[in-house]
Amino acid sequence: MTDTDMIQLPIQKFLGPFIAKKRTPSVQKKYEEIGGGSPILKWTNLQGKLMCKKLDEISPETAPHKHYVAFRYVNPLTDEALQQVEADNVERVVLFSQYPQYSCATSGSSFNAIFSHFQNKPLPSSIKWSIIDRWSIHPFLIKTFADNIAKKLKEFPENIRSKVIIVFSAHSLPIKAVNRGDPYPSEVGATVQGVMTELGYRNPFILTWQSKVGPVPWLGPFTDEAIEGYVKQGLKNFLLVPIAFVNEHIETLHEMDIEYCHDLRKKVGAELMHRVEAPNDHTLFIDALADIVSRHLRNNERITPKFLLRCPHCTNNKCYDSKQWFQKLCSA
Ligand SMILES: C=CC1=C(C)c2cc3[nH]c(cc4nc(cc5[nH]c(cc1n2)c(C)c5CCC(=O)O)C(CCC(=O)O)=C4C)c(C)c3C=C
Ligand code: FES
Ligand SMILES: [Fe+2]
Repeated sequence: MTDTDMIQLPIQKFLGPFIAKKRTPSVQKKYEEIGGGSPILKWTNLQGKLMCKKLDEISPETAPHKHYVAFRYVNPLTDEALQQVEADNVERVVLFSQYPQYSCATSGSSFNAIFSHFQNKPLPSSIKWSIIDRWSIHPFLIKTFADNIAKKLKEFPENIRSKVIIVFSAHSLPIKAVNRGDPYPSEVGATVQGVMTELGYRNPFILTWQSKVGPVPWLGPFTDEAIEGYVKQGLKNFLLVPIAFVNEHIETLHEMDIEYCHDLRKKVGAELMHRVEAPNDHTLFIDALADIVSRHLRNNERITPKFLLRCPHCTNNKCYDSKQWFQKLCSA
């Protein structure tokens, strides 16, 4: 809540820590209820390991491959990961955002953190660097979601299956970020359309937004309110899809499974509500990660024009400095 690349609050120095402290007991309880912590590191490491194994097979000319995990707020932090990369004397680094859809609050904040790590150091140009910043409509990502949805739809009785509303739910953004021109809402929309194209538009569907934090206005419709609205319209069967998360963590295991599929379903009088699993270690998803990286390496891609384009209303100087720096880094 103090990361100004992620969220901008009035009197953030005070309000940020205040909101974080106030949330801590309830958030701790939620992590307790999903097994005492987030499984996100376990999943990310497994995805990295499986991706590298696949890469060694399909791209032997760039082998051996090794993954590093760089988190933004908990260990392994970005600084530690980069120190490890340098200590390992690697030749080639691909900075691969694990958010399929780019937001300045998420991927952007992480790229800015990489820039900050090197800001007062010489350009690390003994290593060849490049960036994969977004991949919202990669065909295997789309197929992973479509396959998981098709499987989960089978858990609904046949007579109602085609009427089940597919609720694609993504983490929301503050409205201020949306109006600044953050690309995330449209990229999430692109993933949704890709998945529905793959499924032949067989079911009714909606894109909704979850996990609002703090006092500022956020992008809606909110997932819980949308479900409640449909129940009021007499529509009662739902399949939730975590469309902007690549693995399980508090937002899927607690918010979607406990707060929506269990508590909200009962509260609003919905009938069946299931949740599609996140991509996790789905074979098609691992194929997606490996395909994205191998094509990137084969085509000698370094940095995209879209990455270098700031939001039209960006006022964050760090975005400017960071993008200038990455342009230099990725042409060295
Ligand atoms: C996938 C996209 C995500 C966006 C966009 C996003 C925006 C965003 N998040 C916060 C504040 C918090 N996020 C928290 C957890 C969390 N957020 C994402 C992803 C996105 N966040 C994930 C995958 C997770 C779960 C991590 C895990 O459990 O391992 C939290 C902590 C939990 C909580 O307090 O509820 C906070 C806080 C803001 C302000 C924001 C704004 C753009
Ligand atoms: S906020 Fe989007 S580029 Fe700065
Ligand atoms: Fe978040």
